[in-house]
Amino acid sequence: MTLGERSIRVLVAGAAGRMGREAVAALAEDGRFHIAGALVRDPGRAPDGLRVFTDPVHAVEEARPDVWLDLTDAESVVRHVDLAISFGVRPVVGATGYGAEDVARWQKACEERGLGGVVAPNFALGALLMIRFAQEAARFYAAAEIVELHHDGKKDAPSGTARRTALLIRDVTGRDVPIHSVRLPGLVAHQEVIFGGTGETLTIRHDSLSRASFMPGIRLACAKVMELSTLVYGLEHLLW
Ligand SMILES: NC(=O)C1=CN([C@@H]2O[C@H](COP(=O)(O)OP(=O)(O)OC[C@H]3O[C@@H](n4cnc5c(N)ncnc54)[C@H](OP(=O)(O)O)[C@@H]3O)[C@@H](O)[C@H]2O)C=CC1
Ligand SMILES: O=C(O)C1=N[C@H](C(=O)O)C[C@H](O)C1
Repeated sequence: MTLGERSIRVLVAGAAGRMGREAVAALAEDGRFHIAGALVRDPGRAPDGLRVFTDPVHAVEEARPDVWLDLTDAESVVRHVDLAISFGVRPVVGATGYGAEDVARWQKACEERGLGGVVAPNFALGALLMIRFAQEAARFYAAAEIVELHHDGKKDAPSGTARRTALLIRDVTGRDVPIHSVRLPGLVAHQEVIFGGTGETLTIRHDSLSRASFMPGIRLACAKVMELSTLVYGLEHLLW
């Protein structure tokens, strides 16, 4: 999707990270997008060939992005998204670790401005289906627990996906769901929702085996956000 004749200008915050580097490559090979800038902490680690910024205000003022794709971390994402919205730049929030109160504030601010936004705790199709199936199963079981397993470089726990899953199950059952976090080398991103019943269990599991699993969702969010006039929480709002 383009704004008239031109490409969608995306600012990638956290462009030097594991996700940022893959997102830059995935957007760059898609003609709908132009990477207007890369926000990094250390310019020496920025992907080649991009306009590099270390100050978020300069990034917004000079790169003039349509979309702020945030793939930083829990410490930075909240102030970045507040800033982007205040400048009228559409946020696509991939980073995790924010609170429910942050999402509520972003929704209100976007609503007031008629600005599109996407908060996506998980961009992988299978993860969205796992959450949906877990919500359905939750109606039939008295107890559930979540086990989320990630690579040992992940900074936040529990994961954004696990927190979102627990919230959506609570919407259905009114019950809180315990979350267990595992961090180990060799893992990428995995989650099990285990339901316990009478003499049986049901396990719904999703595995992201590589970060390629997140890239179609990132492209979808960066394109569709241009058509929105409110902020949606969960990529599923763009899929079903
Ligand atoms: N929604 C989804 O589907 C997915 C979400 N994620 C989330 O995305 C985020 C990034 O994950 P990942 O790539 O593995 O993490 P990394 O630590 O590899 O990357 C994060 C990058 O952001 C940079 N960064 C942090 N703060 C700033 C800032 N203020 N300005 C500029 N750069 C900054 C870091 O720099 P430095 O290294 O110098 O600190 C680092 O390069 C996490 O929150 C993770 O949970 C991850 C996978 C999928
Ligand atoms: O840090 C990661 O890797 C991931 N983070 C997201 C989360 O916190 O849920 C999404 C996915 O699990 C990968």
